[in-house]
Amino acid sequence: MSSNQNTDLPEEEPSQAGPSPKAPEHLNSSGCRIGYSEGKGRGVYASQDIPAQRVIEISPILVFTSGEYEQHGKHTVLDHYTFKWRDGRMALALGLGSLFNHSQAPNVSYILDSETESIRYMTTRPVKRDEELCIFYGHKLWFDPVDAGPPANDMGENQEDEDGWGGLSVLDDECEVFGDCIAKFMSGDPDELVAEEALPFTRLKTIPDDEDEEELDAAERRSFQLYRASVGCRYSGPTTNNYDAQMAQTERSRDAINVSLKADPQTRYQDVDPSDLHSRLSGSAPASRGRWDVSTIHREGPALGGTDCDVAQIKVYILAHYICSSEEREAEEWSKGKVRWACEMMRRVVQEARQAGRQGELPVAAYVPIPFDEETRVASQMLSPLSAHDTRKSAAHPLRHAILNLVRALADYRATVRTDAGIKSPLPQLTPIVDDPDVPPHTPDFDTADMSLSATKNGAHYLLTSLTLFTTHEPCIMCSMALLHSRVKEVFYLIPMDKTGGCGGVTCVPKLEGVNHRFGIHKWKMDSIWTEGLEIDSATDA
Ligand SMILES: C[S@@+](CC[C@H](N)C(=O)[O-])C[C@H]1O[C@@H](n2cnc3c(N)ncnc32)[C@H](O)[C@@H]1O
Repeated sequence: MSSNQNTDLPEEEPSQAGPSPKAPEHLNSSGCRIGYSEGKGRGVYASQDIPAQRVIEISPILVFTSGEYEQHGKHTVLDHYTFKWRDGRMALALGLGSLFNHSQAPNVSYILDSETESIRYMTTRPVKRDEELCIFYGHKLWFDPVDAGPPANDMGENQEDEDGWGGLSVLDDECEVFGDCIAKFMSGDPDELVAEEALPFTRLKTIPDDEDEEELDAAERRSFQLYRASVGCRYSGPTTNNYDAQMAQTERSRDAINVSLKADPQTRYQDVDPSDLHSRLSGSAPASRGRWDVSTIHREGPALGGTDCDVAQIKVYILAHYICSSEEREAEEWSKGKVRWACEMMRRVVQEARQAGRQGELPVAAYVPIPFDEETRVASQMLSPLSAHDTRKSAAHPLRHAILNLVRALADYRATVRTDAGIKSPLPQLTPIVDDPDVPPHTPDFDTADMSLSATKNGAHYLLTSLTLFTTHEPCIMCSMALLHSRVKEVFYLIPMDKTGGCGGVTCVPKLEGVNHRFGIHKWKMDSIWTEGLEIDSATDA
């Protein structure tokens, strides 16, 4: 398990080989139990449905000094269970910690907490009852994994410097700071709200001070046109000023409502009575000042377009933007669970960038996770996270910025995704990470082939509508513009680029007068260890 695998002694089979004995009746307070996993020995299973971002196990550790381990531990079965702690020491997780099996698509992440000498395990997505809970050991395994599914990211074969739990030692360095940052949010109620000043990021203001009620009214009118033209397809057409609209990521956004449709011979779209939609939506608007900007509608029912237009009733799922004032938007609340999610996603993008750096690329990466809220997950059809890194060096192409690569990958993903068949990405260097091949639990039953056709016809398949993007470096002006065009919901970045940045560095693109979309900008508060290995010339566009 460690990178200190003994090479002098003959390899012994791990203890789980042979017929499986009866699993002990061990059940921890989070609903994890021990079970047997075909070909893997014992494993940890969910005995009930567990939501995302829940701490499911805190394992105290037993620490071996490096001398002890070299002389004794590594010559025993412990070598399959221990992993690198700090200062060359090795740790054995007690409790359920040592029984998590490996998966290429893990549903559990963990952090090492040196203060309490323990490891905290946390779900990264909702887990169903009786599902196995797995972590990711690293890229160089010492056994043939049972789930030889898609790799956990695009790091592929080039993992010379990682070795089983040694892969975790990369995390270990990061966790020293990531852990301290994340530790604050790891315990306690995931629904507990986090005070603004305690958030691990700063929110930048992207709405000009003089944006007033009058403009909101104008936005409302445009948003009506928007949804009149977008039922049943992804919107990309006429501009709409949605003021970096706060997503309605609550129960309201997945309302299934019935609307009357009639064929519109002039266009491919259906004509919808806006008052019908609006009255239903405005009834659930949280504040009178707010406006609903319906940007994505997923339908359920017969195909739209062509001769099928004269459908009388159709069920649609609406992903709505709530157009709000700056005060309202700034008041968006963050729960502990959501902060944990953001920390984990930021950690992933940092890992991706470091890996790119080790491969000789610029250490710049971007990552679009599966949305935190289930409603947005369902409505956005984002069934798998996507990551990309800068490939300017290997491609000898000046435009291969991480974000442009990601937008391109997302466009292809949008155009090819089939909700019933998992993910597809035609770009080999941008293999998506499959966090959860079975999600989302409430996928609307729309016709995916028809959707992709609509997407291609509309040019809408590049849109980042409702999605959050994490990136290591402040996007350059070109990438900020691409994000704006893609209608990203919000961007988190770690390293400000004072000489080239388009999100506050040189200028703030989403704040410019006349732009047709505004997105949220969050500057991560961490520096030094988070940013280690991510150094690029300050004059470089990221
Ligand atoms: C930390 S232990 C996990 C618990 C172990 N299954 C047991 O019964 O004690 C690591 C060992 O589990 C097995 N294992 C873990 N994940 C596996 C996978 N995906 N496929 C096959 N074997 C796996 C390997 O034998 C590995 O050495």
